[in-house]
Amino acid sequence: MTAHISAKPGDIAESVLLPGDPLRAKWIAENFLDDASCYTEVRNMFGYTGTYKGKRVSVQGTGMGQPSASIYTHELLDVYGVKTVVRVGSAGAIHNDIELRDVVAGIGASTNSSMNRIRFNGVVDYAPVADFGLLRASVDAAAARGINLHVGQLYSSDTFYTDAPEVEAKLADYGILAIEMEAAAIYTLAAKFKARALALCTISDHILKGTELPAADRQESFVEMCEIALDAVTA
Ligand SMILES: O=P(O)(O)O[C@H]1O[C@H](CO)[C@@H](O)[C@H]1O
Ligand SMILES: O=c1cc[nH]c(=O)[nH]1
Repeated sequence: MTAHISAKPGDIAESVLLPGDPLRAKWIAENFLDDASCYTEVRNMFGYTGTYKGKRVSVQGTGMGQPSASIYTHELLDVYGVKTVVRVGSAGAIHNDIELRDVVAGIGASTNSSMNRIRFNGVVDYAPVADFGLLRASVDAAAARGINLHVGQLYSSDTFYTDAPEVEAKLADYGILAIEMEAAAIYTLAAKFKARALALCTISDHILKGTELPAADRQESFVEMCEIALDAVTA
Protein backbone atom coordinates (compact mmCIF):
# COMPACT_ATOMS: atom_id res chain seq x y z
CA MET A 1 0.00 0.00 0.00
CA THR A 2 1.26 3.47 -0.90
CA ALA A 3 0.01 6.94 -0.06
CA HIS A 4 -2.24 6.92 -3.15
CA ILE A 5 -2.82 3.26 -4.12
CA SER A 6 -4.34 0.73 -1.71
CA ALA A 7 -3.26 -2.42 -3.62
CA LYS A 8 -1.46 -5.22 -1.80
CA PRO A 9 1.86 -6.56 -3.16
CA GLY A 10 1.11 -8.72 -6.20
CA ASP A 11 -2.27 -7.13 -6.91
CA ILE A 12 -0.94 -5.13 -9.86
CA ALA A 13 0.30 -6.68 -13.11
CA GLU A 14 3.74 -5.93 -14.57
CA SER A 15 2.02 -4.10 -17.47
CA VAL A 16 -0.31 -1.19 -16.69
CA LEU A 17 -2.44 1.02 -18.94
CA LEU A 18 -2.64 4.60 -17.69
CA PRO A 19 -5.72 6.67 -18.64
CA GLY A 20 -6.02 10.12 -17.13
CA ASP A 21 -9.70 9.60 -16.35
CA PRO A 22 -10.38 7.03 -13.60
CA LEU A 23 -13.76 6.27 -15.18
CA ARG A 24 -11.88 5.34 -18.36
CA ALA A 25 -9.92 2.85 -16.23
CA LYS A 26 -13.23 1.32 -15.12
CA TRP A 27 -14.53 1.30 -18.70
CA ILE A 28 -11.37 -0.41 -19.99
CA ALA A 29 -11.52 -3.02 -17.23
CA GLU A 30 -15.20 -3.73 -17.93
CA ASN A 31 -14.91 -3.82 -21.72
CA PHE A 32 -11.46 -5.28 -22.47
CA LEU A 33 -10.26 -7.34 -19.49
CA ASP A 34 -11.46 -10.74 -18.29
CA ASP A 35 -12.00 -11.39 -14.57
CA ALA A 36 -11.13 -7.78 -13.68
CA SER A 37 -11.13 -6.74 -10.03
CA CYS A 38 -10.62 -3.32 -8.51
CA TYR A 39 -7.47 -3.02 -6.35
CA THR A 40 -7.75 0.64 -5.36
CA GLU A 41 -10.39 3.31 -4.93
CA VAL A 42 -8.25 5.83 -3.05
CA ARG A 43 -9.37 9.35 -4.10
CA ASN A 44 -11.70 7.59 -6.60
CA MET A 45 -8.59 7.05 -8.77
CA PHE A 46 -9.61 3.52 -9.71
CA GLY A 47 -7.19 0.72 -10.57
CA TYR A 48 -8.09 -2.75 -11.87
CA THR A 49 -6.28 -5.97 -12.70
CA GLY A 50 -7.59 -8.61 -15.08
CA THR A 51 -6.40 -10.59 -18.06
CA TYR A 52 -6.23 -9.86 -21.78
CA LYS A 53 -5.76 -12.87 -24.07
CA GLY A 54 -4.79 -14.81 -20.94
CA LYS A 55 -2.08 -12.37 -19.76
CA ARG A 56 -2.35 -10.24 -16.62
CA VAL A 57 -2.79 -6.52 -17.29
CA SER A 58 -3.74 -3.65 -14.98
CA VAL A 59 -5.28 -0.28 -15.71
CA GLN A 60 -4.77 2.67 -13.36
CA GLY A 61 -6.22 6.19 -13.56
CA THR A 62 -3.61 8.93 -13.19
CA GLY A 63 -5.62 12.16 -13.03
CA MET A 64 -4.83 15.16 -15.16
CA GLY A 65 -1.42 16.78 -15.49
CA GLN A 66 2.16 15.75 -14.84
CA PRO A 67 2.21 16.14 -11.03
CA SER A 68 -0.76 13.79 -10.60
CA ALA A 69 0.41 11.32 -13.27
CA SER A 70 3.89 11.32 -11.70
CA ILE A 71 2.54 10.26 -8.32
CA TYR A 72 0.77 7.19 -9.72
CA THR A 73 3.55 6.28 -12.17
CA HIS A 74 6.22 6.64 -9.48
CA GLU A 75 4.36 4.43 -7.01
CA LEU A 76 3.60 1.77 -9.65
CA LEU A 77 7.23 1.60 -10.80
CA ASP A 78 8.95 2.05 -7.45
CA VAL A 79 6.73 0.03 -5.10
CA TYR A 80 4.62 -2.39 -7.15
CA GLY A 81 7.28 -3.72 -9.51
CA VAL A 82 5.56 -2.50 -12.66
CA LYS A 83 7.77 -2.87 -15.74
CA THR A 84 5.64 -1.48 -18.59
CA VAL A 85 3.30 1.52 -18.66
CA VAL A 86 1.21 2.70 -21.59
CA ARG A 87 -0.68 5.94 -21.30
CA VAL A 88 -4.06 5.74 -23.06
CA GLY A 89 -5.10 9.37 -23.24
CA SER A 90 -6.93 11.99 -25.22
CA ALA A 91 -5.16 14.82 -27.04
CA GLY A 92 -5.71 17.87 -29.19
CA ALA A 93 -4.22 17.68 -32.70
CA ILE A 94 -2.00 20.44 -34.10
CA HIS A 95 -1.26 18.75 -37.44
CA ASN A 96 -3.44 19.05 -40.53
CA ASP A 97 -3.03 15.39 -41.60
CA ILE A 98 -4.57 14.17 -38.33
CA GLU A 99 -8.33 13.85 -37.83
CA LEU A 100 -10.67 13.48 -34.87
CA ARG A 101 -10.64 9.86 -33.53
CA ASP A 102 -7.16 9.18 -35.00
CA VAL A 103 -4.60 7.59 -32.70
CA VAL A 104 -1.15 9.10 -32.14
CA ALA A 105 1.83 7.29 -30.61
CA GLY A 106 4.32 9.64 -28.95
CA ILE A 107 7.87 8.81 -30.01
CA GLY A 108 8.90 11.63 -27.69
CA ALA A 109 7.28 14.36 -25.61
CA SER A 110 8.32 18.00 -25.41
CA THR A 111 7.03 19.90 -22.40
CA ASN A 112 6.71 23.31 -20.76
CA SER A 113 6.81 21.63 -17.35
CA SER A 114 9.54 22.62 -14.92
CA MET A 115 9.68 19.11 -13.44
CA ASN A 116 12.72 17.99 -15.41
CA ARG A 117 14.44 21.34 -15.12
CA ILE A 118 14.20 20.89 -11.36
CA ARG A 119 15.25 17.22 -11.63
CA PHE A 120 18.40 18.10 -13.61
CA ASN A 121 19.40 21.18 -11.59
CA GLY A 122 18.22 23.58 -14.30
CA VAL A 123 21.11 22.79 -16.63
CA VAL A 124 19.65 20.07 -18.91
CA ASP A 125 16.68 20.01 -21.31
CA TYR A 126 16.08 16.26 -20.95
CA ALA A 127 14.35 14.62 -23.96
CA PRO A 128 11.68 12.17 -22.72
CA VAL A 129 11.23 9.35 -25.25
CA ALA A 130 9.13 6.21 -25.65
CA ASP A 131 10.50 2.70 -25.34
CA PHE A 132 11.42 1.60 -28.86
CA GLY A 133 10.27 -2.02 -28.49
CA LEU A 134 6.91 -0.95 -27.14
CA LEU A 135 6.52 1.62 -29.89
CA ARG A 136 7.37 -1.00 -32.50
CA ALA A 137 4.88 -3.44 -30.94
CA SER A 138 2.16 -0.77 -31.10
CA VAL A 139 2.96 -0.02 -34.75
CA ASP A 140 2.77 -3.75 -35.52
CA ALA A 141 -0.50 -4.10 -33.58
CA ALA A 142 -2.07 -1.17 -35.41
CA ALA A 143 -0.99 -2.56 -38.79
CA ALA A 144 -2.40 -5.99 -37.96
CA ARG A 145 -5.74 -4.41 -37.10
CA GLY A 146 -5.75 -2.06 -40.11
CA ILE A 147 -5.60 1.02 -37.88
CA ASN A 148 -3.78 4.12 -39.14
CA LEU A 149 -1.43 4.98 -36.25
CA HIS A 150 0.38 8.33 -36.44
CA VAL A 151 3.85 8.21 -34.87
CA GLY A 152 5.47 11.50 -33.88
CA GLN A 153 6.08 13.92 -31.12
CA LEU A 154 3.60 14.92 -28.41
CA TYR A 155 3.62 18.11 -26.38
CA SER A 156 2.89 17.59 -22.67
CA SER A 157 1.55 20.93 -21.50
CA ASP A 158 0.99 22.09 -17.95
CA THR A 159 -1.98 24.11 -19.16
CA PHE A 160 -5.17 22.98 -20.88
CA TYR A 161 -6.31 26.58 -21.43
CA THR A 162 -3.38 28.51 -22.86
CA ASP A 163 -2.75 32.26 -22.89
CA ALA A 164 -0.03 31.74 -25.49
CA PRO A 165 -1.53 30.10 -28.61
CA GLU A 166 1.45 31.36 -30.60
CA VAL A 167 3.63 28.85 -28.75
CA GLU A 168 1.36 25.98 -29.84
CA ALA A 169 1.46 27.32 -33.42
CA LYS A 170 5.26 27.30 -33.31
CA LEU A 171 5.29 23.76 -31.92
CA ALA A 172 3.11 22.74 -34.87
CA ASP A 173 5.68 24.35 -37.20
CA TYR A 174 8.33 22.19 -35.54
CA GLY A 175 6.43 18.97 -36.24
CA ILE A 176 4.63 18.26 -32.97
CA LEU A 177 1.48 16.26 -33.71
CA ALA A 178 -0.72 16.72 -30.65
CA ILE A 179 -1.04 18.29 -27.21
CA GLU A 180 -1.76 16.37 -24.01
CA MET A 181 -0.65 16.74 -20.41
CA GLU A 182 1.21 13.68 -19.04
CA ALA A 183 3.49 11.80 -21.46
CA ALA A 184 6.75 13.64 -20.72
CA ALA A 185 6.58 12.86 -17.01
CA ILE A 186 5.64 9.21 -17.60
CA TYR A 187 8.53 8.74 -20.07
CA THR A 188 10.97 10.35 -17.67
CA LEU A 189 9.93 8.20 -14.71
CA ALA A 190 10.09 5.03 -16.81
CA ALA A 191 13.68 5.92 -17.67
CA LYS A 192 14.49 6.55 -14.00
CA PHE A 193 13.06 3.18 -12.93
CA LYS A 194 14.44 1.19 -15.93
CA ALA A 195 10.93 0.45 -17.18
CA ARG A 196 9.23 0.74 -20.57
CA ALA A 197 6.77 3.50 -21.42
CA LEU A 198 4.65 4.61 -24.34
CA ALA A 199 1.89 7.19 -24.73
CA LEU A 200 -0.98 6.55 -27.12
CA CYS A 201 -3.57 9.30 -27.52
CA THR A 202 -6.90 9.47 -29.32
CA ILE A 203 -7.59 12.84 -30.90
CA SER A 204 -10.60 14.32 -29.09
CA ASP A 205 -10.29 17.81 -30.54
CA HIS A 206 -8.46 19.56 -33.35
CA ILE A 207 -6.83 22.78 -32.26
CA LEU A 208 -5.98 23.98 -35.80
CA LYS A 209 -9.37 23.06 -37.28
CA GLY A 210 -11.43 24.13 -34.26
CA THR A 211 -13.37 20.85 -34.13
CA GLU A 212 -14.06 18.46 -31.26
CA LEU A 213 -15.78 15.17 -30.54
CA PRO A 214 -19.11 15.50 -28.76
CA ALA A 215 -18.80 14.30 -25.16
CA ALA A 216 -21.13 11.36 -25.90
CA ASP A 217 -18.78 10.06 -28.65
CA ARG A 218 -15.56 10.18 -26.66
CA GLN A 219 -15.64 6.84 -24.86
CA GLU A 220 -16.31 4.89 -28.06
CA SER A 221 -13.46 6.72 -29.82
CA PHE A 222 -10.99 5.13 -27.38
CA VAL A 223 -11.61 1.55 -28.59
CA GLU A 224 -8.83 1.41 -31.23
CA MET A 225 -6.27 3.01 -28.88
CA CYS A 226 -7.07 0.47 -26.16
CA GLU A 227 -6.80 -2.43 -28.60
CA ILE A 228 -3.38 -1.24 -29.77
CA ALA A 229 -2.17 -0.72 -26.20
CA LEU A 230 -3.36 -4.12 -25.00
CA ASP A 231 -1.92 -5.92 -28.03
CA ALA A 232 1.42 -4.13 -27.51
CA VAL A 233 1.79 -4.93 -23.81
CA THR A 234 0.85 -8.59 -24.32
CA ALA A 235 2.90 -9.11 -27.53
O1 LIG B 1 -8.00 12.08 -21.42
P1 LIG B 1 -6.78 12.16 -20.53
O2 LIG B 1 -6.06 10.86 -20.46
O3 LIG B 1 -7.11 12.71 -19.15
O4 LIG B 1 -5.77 13.19 -21.24
C1 LIG B 1 -6.03 14.53 -21.62
O5 LIG B 1 -7.26 15.03 -21.09
C2 LIG B 1 -7.01 15.87 -19.94
C3 LIG B 1 -7.46 17.28 -20.26
O6 LIG B 1 -8.82 17.30 -20.58
C4 LIG B 1 -5.52 15.80 -19.69
O7 LIG B 1 -5.25 14.81 -18.74
C5 LIG B 1 -4.99 15.47 -21.05
O8 LIG B 1 -3.71 14.90 -21.09
O1 LIG C 1 -4.53 18.10 -23.08
C1 LIG C 1 -5.37 18.12 -23.97
C2 LIG C 1 -6.25 17.05 -24.20
C3 LIG C 1 -7.16 17.13 -25.21
N1 LIG C 1 -7.19 18.24 -25.96
C4 LIG C 1 -6.33 19.26 -25.74
O2 LIG C 1 -6.38 20.27 -26.43
N2 LIG C 1 -5.46 19.18 -24.76
